Amino acid sequence: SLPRAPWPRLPLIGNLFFLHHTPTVASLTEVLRRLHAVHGPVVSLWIGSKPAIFIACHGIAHRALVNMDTTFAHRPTSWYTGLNSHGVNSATYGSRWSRLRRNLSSHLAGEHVAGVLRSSANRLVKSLESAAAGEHGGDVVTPSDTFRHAVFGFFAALCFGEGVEEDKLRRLRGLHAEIISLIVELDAFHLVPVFVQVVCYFPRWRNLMRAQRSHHVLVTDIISARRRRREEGVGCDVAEPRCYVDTLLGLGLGEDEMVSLCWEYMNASVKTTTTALEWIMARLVLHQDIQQKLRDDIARQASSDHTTCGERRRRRPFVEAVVLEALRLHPPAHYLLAHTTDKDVTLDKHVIPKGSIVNFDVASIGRNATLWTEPSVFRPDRFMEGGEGTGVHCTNAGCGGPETMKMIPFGAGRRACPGAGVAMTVLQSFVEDLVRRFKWIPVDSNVGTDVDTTEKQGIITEMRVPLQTRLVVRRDNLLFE
Ligand code: HEM
Repeated sequence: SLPRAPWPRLPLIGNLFFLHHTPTVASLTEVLRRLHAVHGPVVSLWIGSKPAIFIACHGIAHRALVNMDTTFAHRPTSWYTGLNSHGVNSATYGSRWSRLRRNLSSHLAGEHVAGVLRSSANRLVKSLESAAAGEHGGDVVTPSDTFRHAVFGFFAALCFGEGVEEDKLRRLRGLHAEIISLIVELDAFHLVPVFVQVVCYFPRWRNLMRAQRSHHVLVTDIISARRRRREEGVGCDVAEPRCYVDTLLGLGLGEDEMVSLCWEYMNASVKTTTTALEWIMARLVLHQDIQQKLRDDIARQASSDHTTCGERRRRRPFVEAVVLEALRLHPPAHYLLAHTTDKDVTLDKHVIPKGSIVNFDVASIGRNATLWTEPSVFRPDRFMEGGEGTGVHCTNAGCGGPETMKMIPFGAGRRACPGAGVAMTVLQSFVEDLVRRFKWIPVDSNVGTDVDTTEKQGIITEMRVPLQTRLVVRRDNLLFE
């Protein structure tokens, strides 16, 4: 039997419209929480004439994504995929997907990432220093735009190489912001039938097409410039390492495919990572004790690093714990990308018909009170040795059994995020520098009262009110100099 689905339901229309008057991603979350409370961790909705099954239990998610990984590694087809049409994410599970995914993963695992990261972190610190450099220090700043700029700059350098003109990058950033804001929310979970999308959203579609065309022209231009540099022999030496576009040129892909893959790269990485960074820093403003503990820990570790000069940077367990705890409590994506199956399967006691949409409730799993003690409390110590988060993997979730899948901010199994490792590295590195360089203080001296942790639900769940903080540059930190 199918998982429980609420009635009534109409052919072609489904039942989402009966559950909420505005069926957006935001309202879907609300509807699903209500349904899970009544029907348990596996529920289904009807999106038009397709069943959509939502799973909010880590054990069942583990059985689907890890034990039956190849069965659930498929993505539902969509009549419109826009700029994503040739991406890894929309690729049918098979040889093309595997080739593109391997290429992306090996590019992200390259040695060059560390160098680009260092210069991006330095730029981020410099921009915040000038934003905070009021007469008396401790000016109030809203850092989200600076975070976005730094994260965009980092991934753009990895994607297109370091030599792209500032003006082109600025235009690209503007187009990305415009396209993302235009992307029809309703399409994200294939929530409503096609005709409703077209009728209700026609003016938005027109603007979206125009912005996508401009994006295509600009990215093609950047790729052509890179191709010319390679042909002239510039940028092929160790001094300027291979960027993602170089690897794509090496695969002999067409223009549309390359533009789509570059869009996916930037789209998948920037908003997710920026949102995670903002949540982490918001938590550190709220929890001054944890911020100080982190700073002390970094200083202690840094002094031991100095004694082992020349070695690679050591792991910083507490920075990692802070990042993991923030991703558990505030995963940027509250749901994975939609999965589907290539055959009818039985999962738990439910039948999942071939072709149905299957998704997993990331936020509910990370905040489940049967898996985590006091799940709504921000407590990075859970991830320190011996804590309840020991053994939980983010970048390889589920490999060691369901217990290692108590949070899945990057998904699990075959389709898990290939950027998870890089995202974790960027977040740890940025957070470390931001805490070493600045004190992050609540705007109101009455600690913790003025950081609003209300969520703005969407495909990516951001802070409803962007973080505001008093930023004090730390001049006393000699270890950093
Ligand atoms: C904090 C940062 C990030 C978060 C929270 C995140 C989260 C996710 C999630 C939840 C999925 C869906 C997994 C599934 O459907 O099972 C995903 C897929 C994906 N992510 Fe990320 N991601 C992040 C950063 C990145 C970065 C840095 C890149 C690449 C530069 C990237 C590229 C992708 C791609 C290509 C897919 C599709 C994989 C496939 O279908 O095989 N992501 N990500």
